[in-house]
Parts: sequence; C-alpha cells; structure tokens
Amino acid sequence: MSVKCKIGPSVLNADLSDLSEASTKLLDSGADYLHLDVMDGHFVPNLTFGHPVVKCLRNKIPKAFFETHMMVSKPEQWIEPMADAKVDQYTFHIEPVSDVPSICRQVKEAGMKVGLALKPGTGVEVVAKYIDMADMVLIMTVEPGFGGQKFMTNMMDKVRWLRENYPSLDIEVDGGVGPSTIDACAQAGANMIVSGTAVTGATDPSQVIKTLRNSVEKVINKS
Ligand SMILES: O=C(CO)[C@H](O)[C@H](O)COP(=O)(O)O
Ligand SMILES: [Fe+2]
Repeated sequence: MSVKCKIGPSVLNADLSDLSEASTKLLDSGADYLHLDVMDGHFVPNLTFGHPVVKCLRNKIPKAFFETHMMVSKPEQWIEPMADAKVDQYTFHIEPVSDVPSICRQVKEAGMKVGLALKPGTGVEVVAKYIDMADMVLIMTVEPGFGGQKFMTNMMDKVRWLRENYPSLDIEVDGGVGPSTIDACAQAGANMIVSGTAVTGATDPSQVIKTLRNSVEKVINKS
C-alpha cells in the first residue's frame, strides 16, 4: 500500500460560531487537513454553511488543506464559488449526479482535487468507471446529514474492495469514526480519516488524533 495516513477532523459538531478558533485548535492538535461539511437541506435533511463561510475561514487560515464534503443536490453549482474560496479538494456525492465525468472535469479545471463520495446504500463497484478521474473516494460510514451517529461496520466491505483493487488510491471514511472504530477502518484499508465528535468533543484532541494516526500507520507500515 503506497498511501499516506492523513487525519482530517470534521468541524460539524464544533462551535460553528467560532469556526476559525475551532479549526486552528484542530490544526494545532495535529490535523493534516480540515473536512468541511457543506449541507444544502435538500440532499440531506440538515443545513450547515456554504462558500461565503469557507471563504472567510480561508482568509483566517491561509495555508491548511481544505476539503469540502459537498452534501448537496447540485454539486455543479458550487464548483466556482468553492474554487474562489481556495478550497483544495471538492468531494461530492455521485448519487444526485447524472454526468459524473463532467463534474470531475469542471472541478479539476477549477484547480481542485476531486473526491467522489458514496452514501451507505450505494454500491462501491459503481465508482470503478470514474476512478481515473478521482483523487480520492469517500466511503460514508453513516447516513450523511448529522454528526455523532453510530459507525456502520458493514461499510468496511466497500473499503476492503477498493483497497484490494486500487492499492494506491486515497480512501476516506467519514461518520462515527473514533478510537473505538479506527482499527476496523485501518485494517480494511482506509488511509484518510475523518473524525468529528470523537475529536472535537475530546478534552485532549491531540491524543485522539494520535490514536487514529497510530492505528492507520501500523497497517500501512506492515504492508
Ligand atoms: O459528513 C458528515 C455527516 O454527514 C460528518 O463529516 C461526520 O458525520 C463527522 O462527524 P462524526 O465523526 O461525529 O460522525
Ligand atoms: Fe463529512
């Protein structure tokens, strides 16, 4: 496995009234990137924030790698605004999209990396035809929409399938990931780890990030 471990905390359940402080704390605690959950109240039954907030956050935090997890019905609509907000990676759900390659192209042309996200009910084989256009595949381990939900262990079959077929692909897991579920993710082959509540709710976020990293690195170093 020729991939690197990266830990990207989700700010979803952090204090969103002070997003920049919450984000800085996560980066100072050892996060490799920030996972920003964008919800439109349509693709998922919840609302968070959009490109105006991401742009303000970017002004405060010029250097960190920003991934936006676009839980939106029309991902094509937000490519330019997110590129303008200097987002590094645009991860969108394939479920509401009829022409995935076209969106991948637009995201790349806008200067961002492409992440393809799959809801729990979406079969993993469907991404095979898009894999050459993707920098990363996100396997959701909860139904998207809310933080603090229970990790779905059966999603590890999808992660294992991806790792077996694409040894150098960046594979991200998101939803209910923390110290008690990280070993399952790591052993299945995930190398990009999103963790919300387990990190932002911890008294020592850096300790949690270390635990997540150790688990993934142990597996990567063995292979
Ligand atoms: O995309 C998401 C929810 O749709 C979040 O990134 C995810 O749920 C992170 O929070 P937690 O670790 O608390 O589950
Ligand atoms: Fe997310």
